Amino acid sequence: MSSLTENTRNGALKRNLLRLMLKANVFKFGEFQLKSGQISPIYIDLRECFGHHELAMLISEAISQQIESSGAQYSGVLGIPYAALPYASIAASNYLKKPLLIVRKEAKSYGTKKLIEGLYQPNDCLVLIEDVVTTGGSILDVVKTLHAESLTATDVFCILDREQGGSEKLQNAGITLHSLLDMNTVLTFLFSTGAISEAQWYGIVQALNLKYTTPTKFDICNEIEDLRSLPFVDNMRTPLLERESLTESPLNKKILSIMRTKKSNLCLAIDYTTVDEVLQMVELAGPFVLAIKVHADAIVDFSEEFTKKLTTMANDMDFIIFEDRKFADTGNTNLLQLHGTQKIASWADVVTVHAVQGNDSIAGVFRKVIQDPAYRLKGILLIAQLSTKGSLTSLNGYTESAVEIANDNRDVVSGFITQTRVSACSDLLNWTPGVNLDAKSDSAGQQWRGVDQAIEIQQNDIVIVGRGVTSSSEPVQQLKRYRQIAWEALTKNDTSIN
Ligand SMILES: O=c1ccn([C@@H]2O[C@H](COP(=O)(O)O)[C@@H](O)[C@H]2O)c(=O)[nH]1
Repeated sequence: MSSLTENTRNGALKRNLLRLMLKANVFKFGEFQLKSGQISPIYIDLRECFGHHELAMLISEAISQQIESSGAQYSGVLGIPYAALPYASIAASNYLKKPLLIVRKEAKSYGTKKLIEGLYQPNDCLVLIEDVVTTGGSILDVVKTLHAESLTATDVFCILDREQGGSEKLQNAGITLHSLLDMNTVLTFLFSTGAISEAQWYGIVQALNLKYTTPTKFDICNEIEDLRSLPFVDNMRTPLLERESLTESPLNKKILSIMRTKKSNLCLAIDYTTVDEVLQMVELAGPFVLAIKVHADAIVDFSEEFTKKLTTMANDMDFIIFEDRKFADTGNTNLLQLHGTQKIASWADVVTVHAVQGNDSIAGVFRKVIQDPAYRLKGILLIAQLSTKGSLTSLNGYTESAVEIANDNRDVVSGFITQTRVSACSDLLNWTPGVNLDAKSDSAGQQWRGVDQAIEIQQNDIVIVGRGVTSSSEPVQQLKRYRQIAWEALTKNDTSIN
């Protein structure tokens, strides 16, 4: 069996499955009548997984893993009809390499008239696979049929236990229920990702008579760390076209549109110190990049004329101007600096802001400027994680707090500066510095990694590359190289683009 051991660590598999299920429209909200007659505000339609081959494979592999590690003794695998049949087929033939058996709901009136099809002997013990367990009734019906054929089953493996009494009922019949997910995990995930509100959480718990008391959230950052070990990684990003149409931020709409048309998720960090050097590099880079990032305060002959030229070039060559100012002060000082000698608000599309000064010094001030059509500034990037060695952004709770500020100010925050993706929210873009294809570190604290790590494994959207291009004697060649590798990594599994 191909191993998914890494996947099962720290619940990462569960969250990975849930993310894919969310994307596959498995969770439906409204008013649904269940088989029991109960009215439910949520319907979990695992049949939607059939349409997503990676998801169906991942579920089958995970169930197989669970069967193997349970130590259950069995000679064949039987899926409870009908919804579990695909998973049982894949698990039996691809992973467990055991005979697959099928139970009919009604005997055929011709041929062998057998109720159970497949290879078996009297007294064989089977493992059962089910999709969702509510009361356990369908499983007990199947077990009755098995007994009539002198077969037994002591373990059933399901994708979701709705925790509505099924496990206890099965236990009373001598059958142990194992589940990949339970309802509590599902609701915690939906609440953590913002798919349901706190009020909805309570509504569902009440309607389904569940025993949970208060909603809790997954630690999203740990979850993302866990993703590093997953073989199945392209699961955090909504397809680009969908993101472009869904996002309510005009800045992100523009960024996503430029990305798509220029086939570029590359931001060039031009850390030169004179206007001429910067503008010459912009001239070369403009056609290949999504954004140009500068440190205005590092340019010794910075002038208003420079920003006029830069904005003209940005309009002509269609790129975003990103001033990496890293605001970190009281709201009042932030405001003064936005309008100070460099008049950043007038020429930059986006600026970086530290989360360290807290929500009140960030939101109101930047919102005021961003909403004012007199200024070019249309969003901020919150610093969630720095690329530097020993950065204090890795202290417990820091990144989570930055994400919280972003979630509370979606109209202002366009995304993050981060190392690993910190939010599953498709509206927030994850920009990542610390990328270099040919070096690992400088002598001043910078740490670099490759594009595959940054985009494929750590699930960022946009790479920020500086010296990998600007220190090269052939910058255009490097621009083309970084653009191609980063774009391919981003769009590899994106059906909306390929
Ligand atoms: O965590 C961070 C935040 C910002 N940066 C900036 O990005 C570029 C990286 O340039 P390289 O030459 O590729 O190192 C630079 O402007 C930094 O100020 C970062 O590196 N890390």
